[in-house]
Amino acid sequence: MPDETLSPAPAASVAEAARASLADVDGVPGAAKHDPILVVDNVVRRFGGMTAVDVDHLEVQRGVITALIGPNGAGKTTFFNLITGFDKPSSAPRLIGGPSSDKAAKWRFDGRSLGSTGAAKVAKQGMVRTFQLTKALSRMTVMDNMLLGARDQPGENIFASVVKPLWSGREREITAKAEELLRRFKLYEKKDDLAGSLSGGQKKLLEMARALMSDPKMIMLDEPMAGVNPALTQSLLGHIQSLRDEGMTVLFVEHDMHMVRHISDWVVVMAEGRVVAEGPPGTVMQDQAVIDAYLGAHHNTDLGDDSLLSDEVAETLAAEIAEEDKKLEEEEKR
Ligand SMILES: Nc1ncnc2c1ncn2[C@@H]1O[C@H](COP(=O)(O)OP(=O)(O)OP(=O)(O)O)[C@@H](O)[C@H]1O
Repeated sequence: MPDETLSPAPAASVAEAARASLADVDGVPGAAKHDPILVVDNVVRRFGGMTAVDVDHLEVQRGVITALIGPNGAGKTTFFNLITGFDKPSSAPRLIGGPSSDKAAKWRFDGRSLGSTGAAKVAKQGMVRTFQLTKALSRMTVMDNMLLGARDQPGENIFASVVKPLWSGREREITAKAEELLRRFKLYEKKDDLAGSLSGGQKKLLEMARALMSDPKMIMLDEPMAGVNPALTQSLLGHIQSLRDEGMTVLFVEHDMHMVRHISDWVVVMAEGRVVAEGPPGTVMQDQAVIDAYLGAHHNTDLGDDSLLSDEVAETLAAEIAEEDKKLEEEEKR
């Protein structure tokens, strides 16, 4: 019998096992997962009298792609901000004169409590979110954006910054890593261009590549498909799936339901701040709570019914991709 302790299973089969483990998870809000990397309890955020987020319990399975969906204003971005340390939960209500509430917000990432941890430390623990290119980042080169994403940059450490050889070695290492990622995301040729000059899809690739500079265990993508033309859609999806196949956990917010159906292993649905449903993509979209949440918000939402992905749509997409490819080829020739 082979000794399995000698050679660890390849990442792809670990990812497959993680996906398979979802098969017997109950499709109910707050369902327990077999190996959750993130466990969130009692996270509430109020703005004035309005409750933007009120999540009792949520577990995110390690090594799979989880989509966080919900109508506009459901609280998805606020929830991302809270768990990545960019915002703080509102304190739990306390009965006057009574004991402090046992409903205090708490969340654990990879076994560590992250309750009151700031954003930089959360990133160091391995939970990293992508950011849209702000104006300031747009005026920097693609490579400088990548260097900003590096963990333990030379300038951060006073000791390292005065010991030049150490500094240089580390800098070379970081630059090499940035170059490798830029090649992987087909942005290497653009490394000296201003980030603001990239196409919408290339910006999304850069946001993802930048987040990977810190070797995260979990990457959180905020609307990765927004503003991406069909030519890059397939490539973006492929990158997200290969991150998962390499063992990374992916959590993403997305409005495009076809994409959600296409790449996610598990879907969590928020409405009015709460988790109202979760389950595999094929079944969750038929959940009455989900239909109600979307219909209540806006009547024309396309929930990504597979029948809508008709041959006609697929052909149009293929034609658009071919046209974009042709344009890119022509640009390259010039
Ligand atoms: N800083 C803030 N001050 C006041 N209200 C806010 C603030 N941030 C968010 N909100 C409100 O909280 C609610 C949840 O917003 P959030 O942006 O988290 O929703 P979302 O699900 O990400 O929406 P979308 O899909 O449209 O991006 C909304 O009603 C929003 O107006």
